[in-house]
Amino acid sequence: MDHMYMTTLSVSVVLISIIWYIKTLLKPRGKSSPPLPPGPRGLPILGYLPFIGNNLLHQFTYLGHKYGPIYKLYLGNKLYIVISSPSLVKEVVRDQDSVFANRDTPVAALVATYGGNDIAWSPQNSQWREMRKLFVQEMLSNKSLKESYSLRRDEVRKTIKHAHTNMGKPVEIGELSFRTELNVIMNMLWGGIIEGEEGKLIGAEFRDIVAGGTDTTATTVEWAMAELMNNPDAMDKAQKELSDVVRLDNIIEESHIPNLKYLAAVIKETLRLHPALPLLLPRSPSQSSTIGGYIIPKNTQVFINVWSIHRDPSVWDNPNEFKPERFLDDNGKWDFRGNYFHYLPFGSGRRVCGGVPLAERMLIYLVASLVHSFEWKLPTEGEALDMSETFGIVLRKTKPLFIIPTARLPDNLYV
Ligand code: HEM
Repeated sequence: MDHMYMTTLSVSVVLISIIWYIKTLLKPRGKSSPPLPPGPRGLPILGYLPFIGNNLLHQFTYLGHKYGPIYKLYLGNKLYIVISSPSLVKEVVRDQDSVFANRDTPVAALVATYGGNDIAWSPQNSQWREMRKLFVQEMLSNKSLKESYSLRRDEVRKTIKHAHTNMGKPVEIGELSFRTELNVIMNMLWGGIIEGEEGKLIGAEFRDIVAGGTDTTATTVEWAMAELMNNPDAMDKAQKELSDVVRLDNIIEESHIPNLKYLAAVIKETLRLHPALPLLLPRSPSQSSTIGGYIIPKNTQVFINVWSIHRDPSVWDNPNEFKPERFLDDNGKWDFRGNYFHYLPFGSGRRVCGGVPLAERMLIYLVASLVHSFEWKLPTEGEALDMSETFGIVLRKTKPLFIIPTARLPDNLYV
């Protein structure tokens, strides 16, 4: 019985494979219709899924080297396109921004966001426009951010006090940053910054912001501290800048930030090597379009491999080296607005990260406060820091960073 069952199953699989290949080969193509991008062949039904391995990001990058800066692959029966060249990125996020500003919400995100009903996963429609406008122009306007400074200050001071209380013991930097950012965002969203009718709108639609904003910021702070621990020269330069600008008899305030040029370069370099969302959030064209001479059918998921663009040796000298100096004296060219398609840690176009004004303030404020307030050492002197990364939408440090603080400032500056 078992034998007969297995034989029937095998024959069926072979037949399905043959029909699938014949259908693919004989598919009629309009004369003028451009082809789909090249890409690896997968198995019938499963597509490339069995070969994707456990590091999607590295596999996507490997396939980019093999098939070029635009390629396709099927995962199950769903078509994905991966893009990894600045000129093709420009076609997507600048030249055809309005077509590619849609999202095709993955099932997991649909569940987590009660039906894709939030800013990040919503398709491009009037509800998204309204939510985004309220978020960017009201909640994160310069005026609101100025008014909410005391909230951020309180949370950062609490964090520094907490680390001071635990001096001599290893501190988990990712966890510490996560808690700080979570409190900041929760207070800003539900702490009365927006009042009246608008305040009532701030509910479920913004919950994802909480998840997206906290994880991304915390993981970036962790990577920045790990890179500084791994590069003592860079740590010395950052601390010297803080001693000059803030002084050792003072604590850092957000007003110091514009003068912290080296620290700003440290954050930019960290986001180059470790972009928190290395494939951005997938775009999906609202109509079939042509990119780089290839057809991208409507509703395909399009990934932009920023991780690979940020390490492209034709753009960056020694791309795998942590060198904040490359961002010094750039006259603001490499900003976070996604205007240069070689550097896109916050994405680009109309779906660019809505939290940039808060993220850039918090990243530098938190890292500068940790570096100014303490000397840090690894639990085991001389230990090589494990810098391996794990990808799961957010690019995390595989081994959480634990480091030990000792005070750098007078005691009265920790209360
Ligand atoms: C290190 C910190 C952060 C990084 C690297 C980051 C990065 C990104 C990226 C790459 C995207 C997708 C952009 C695209 O598709 O082109 C995004 C979307 C978004 N981010 Fe951030 N983000 C950060 C922090 C934050 C924070 C703190 C908030 C809010 C408090 C936030 C709110 C959003 C929102 C609302 C979207 C969706 C925008 C839309 O689809 O219209 N992000 N972020």
